[in-house]
Amino acid sequence: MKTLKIAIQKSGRLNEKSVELLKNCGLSFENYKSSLISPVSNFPLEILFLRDDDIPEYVQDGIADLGIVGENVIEETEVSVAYLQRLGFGKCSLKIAVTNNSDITDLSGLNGKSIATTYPAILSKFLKKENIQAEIRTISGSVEISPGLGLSDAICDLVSTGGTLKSNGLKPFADVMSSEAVLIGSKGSENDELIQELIQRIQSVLRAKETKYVVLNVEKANLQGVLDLLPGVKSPSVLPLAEEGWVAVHTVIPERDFWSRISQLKQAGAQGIVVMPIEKIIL
Ligand SMILES: Nc1ncnc2c1ncn2[C@@H]1O[C@H](COP(=O)(O)OP(=O)(O)OP(=O)(O)O)[C@@H](O)[C@H]1O
Ligand SMILES: O=P(O)(O)OC[C@H]1O[C@H](OP(=O)(O)OP(=O)(O)O)[C@H](O)[C@@H]1O
Ligand SMILES: [Mg+2]
Repeated sequence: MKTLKIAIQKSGRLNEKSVELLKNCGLSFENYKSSLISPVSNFPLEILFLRDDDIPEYVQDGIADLGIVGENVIEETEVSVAYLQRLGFGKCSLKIAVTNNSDITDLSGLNGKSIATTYPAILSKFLKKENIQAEIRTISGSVEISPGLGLSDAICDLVSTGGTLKSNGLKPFADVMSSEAVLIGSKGSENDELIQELIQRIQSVLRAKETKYVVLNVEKANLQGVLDLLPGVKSPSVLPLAEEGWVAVHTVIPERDFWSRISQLKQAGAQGIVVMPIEKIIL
């Protein structure tokens, strides 16, 4: 039987979440910091631990069948790969920023200026599209200090909380792209049976993460009002309680509007609400 290879980041922002996702998919492997390749004992898969910059090309060239990497790195390396699944972590935006006291206030103000970045390919495409003539200074890190050192007039770098910009006296003013971690494969790999199995496992974990399992008690007289507020994978389960006139309702609720739903349920007569995390949802 063939063994797949998946490339994930060795260390850095995406490492921990990538390892956690694969472990939650029921894959059993050692995660020693020193090993660059780790076999999975209960699935025909090997995990390659790489610098994230190398992942898109390894996947494009078929050295790895799959990879987990930020969209920003895929765009920058300009490879041709298949996007198999968005993974919902590593969310950030590539933004152009200037110093707080800069006289550059809009995109056209960048004409004739210099911009430091570790993303020259993406930035160059963006500037071309916006018809801006600016000099791109490619550096390999700590981009945020370059305006302060007089190395550039502006920067183009990843932003999430905005804390790094702020602490370096910078303010963002243009969004170049938004990004999150994605599962990629070589073109056509989505038709491979083993890869499909892995994608299904990943999707069941992501679905579970977005939802909570809820059990609540309600008097029969208030049941319909509570049911009207609830979705469920198919529909909620209603079970009789030992106490006459009461039922227990079991259902799943999306994480995103969790708190507003819970207060609506309480108002509708729900009591003893128990909320549990879900491991997987297989449809
Ligand atoms: N502040 C952030 N918040 C959320 N996600 C981020 C943030 N910064 C970067 N990312 C995402 O995480 C990815 C990895 O970031 P990291 O800083 O670990 O990269 P790196 O230093 O290039 O790592 P490597 O050593 O593997 O080359 C980025 O390419 C981006 O997709
Ligand atoms: O908006 P914030 O939440 O402050 O995040 C932004 C910072 O995060 C990234 O760097 P990272 O911390 O991953 O370090 P690196 O430069 O070593 O990759 C990015 O390059 C920014 O510097
Ligand atoms: Mg990198």
